[in-house]
Amino acid sequence: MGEELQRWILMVTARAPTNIAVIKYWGKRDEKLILPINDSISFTLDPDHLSATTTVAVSPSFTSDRMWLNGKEVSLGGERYQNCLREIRSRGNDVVDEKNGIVIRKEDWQRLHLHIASYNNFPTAAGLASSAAGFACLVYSLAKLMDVKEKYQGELTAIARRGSGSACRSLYGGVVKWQMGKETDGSDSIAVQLATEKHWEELVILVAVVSSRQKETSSTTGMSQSVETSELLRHRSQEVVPKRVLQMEEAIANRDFGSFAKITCADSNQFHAVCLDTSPPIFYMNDTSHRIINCVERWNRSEGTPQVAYTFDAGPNAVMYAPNRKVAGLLLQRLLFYFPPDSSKTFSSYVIGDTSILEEIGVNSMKDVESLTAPPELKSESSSSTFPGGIDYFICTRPGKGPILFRNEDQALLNPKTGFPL
Ligand SMILES: Nc1ncnc2c1ncn2[C@@H]1O[C@H](COP(=O)(O)OP(=O)(O)OP(=O)(O)O)[C@@H](O)[C@H]1O
Ligand SMILES: C[C@@](O)(CCOP(=O)(O)OP(=O)(O)O)CC(=O)O
Repeated sequence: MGEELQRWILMVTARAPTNIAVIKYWGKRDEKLILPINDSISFTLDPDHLSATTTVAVSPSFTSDRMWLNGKEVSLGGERYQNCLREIRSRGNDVVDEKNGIVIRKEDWQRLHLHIASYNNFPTAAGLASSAAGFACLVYSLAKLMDVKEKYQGELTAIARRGSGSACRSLYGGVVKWQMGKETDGSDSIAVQLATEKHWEELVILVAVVSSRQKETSSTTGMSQSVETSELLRHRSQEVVPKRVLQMEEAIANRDFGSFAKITCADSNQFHAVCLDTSPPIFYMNDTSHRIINCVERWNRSEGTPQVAYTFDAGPNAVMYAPNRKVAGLLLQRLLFYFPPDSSKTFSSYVIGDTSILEEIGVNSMKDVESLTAPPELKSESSSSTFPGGIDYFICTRPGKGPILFRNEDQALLNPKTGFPL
């Protein structure tokens, strides 16, 4: 049968999580290959709460590569998409689906076109690492479609890295390290899993999505300016991070929350100090971010040991780690006291994700939020101001697993008959 008559469509759907670094990646030694100037370590977040789902389809009837993100067509012309597509295509293998009469030879991947549809179950480009989940999911689903077999462990992470550096860490669950590597071709700049999501499963991760209308400097631009101008970044990458990575690995291996919290907060604060040390300075955190830091620091100090850790990426949102549900409840009580929802919000949209912690602390309605009292560490202070509306909403989550393939076509974002978005 001539190929022009063939109308088969082969497709695959996968889901990949986002991740939040506790030792930050900030600065590239090679911008084209996306090679970092230091190692970084992250926790993968539960994909039920923060993930990308992507369907990739191939058919001889497709006339060009096309992509739809959250229902809108987007261009695949950018260098980062092109690099990922090229690297994956060149590793494609023979794929035969006898039942449906589909035979794809490895060399066919170069000329067959793709349709890609992706959906994020959380806001895109809101500083919640959608690019990490998105590129990890793209590379993972394409690798499944084309039956790519890794020649070395982490080869796929090196391809996801070409989409967005932090994306390489989203190909595994639990705790992940991105090793900066030494090779000039980037082949050893890969992610490795340090521990699975089961290793420290009592951890609770609370994301505070901070209201912000300001347009921030993108991570890519910001880190490039920091590499060019910040002395502190040179010191950080050469002297501070190598030691910190070892300490962090040890803290995580021993589930030593005290050390983990100290290093996590210190690393976030140094990253933001580097941003201030950049010329012109970059401000990612806002007043609300600073208030969250104050709230946690004051509480930690009053208890004498760290109760909670905080970390901030290239934006004002806070990600907080609590050692267990009990402490997470105490944290939520404090944050809801300081940052009650403004009148436009409903209670059920203010805390999302795993909301069972709210039940445990007996906060089930706006009325319960209103009756929260100032935490004990504030009692001695004359003012205990609250800041209604400072936080948009909270996501309550936990360490999560890596990408998964959906066997069931129900999850597909493309119509299996037409190859276009449903
Ligand atoms: N599901 C997805 N599939 C493919 N690409 C995606 C997906 N989601 C986001 N992206 C890509 O990532 C870009 C957004 O990245 P950007 O770095 O601006 O935001 P972010 O990752 O949400 O925030 P940050 O990097 O500050 O944490 C989108 O414009 C798109 O190119
Ligand atoms: C502050 C960070 O979130 C920076 C993430 O930077 P990106 O991975 O978004 O940057 P590019 O490689 O240029 O795409 C810290 C981190 O995730 O380690």
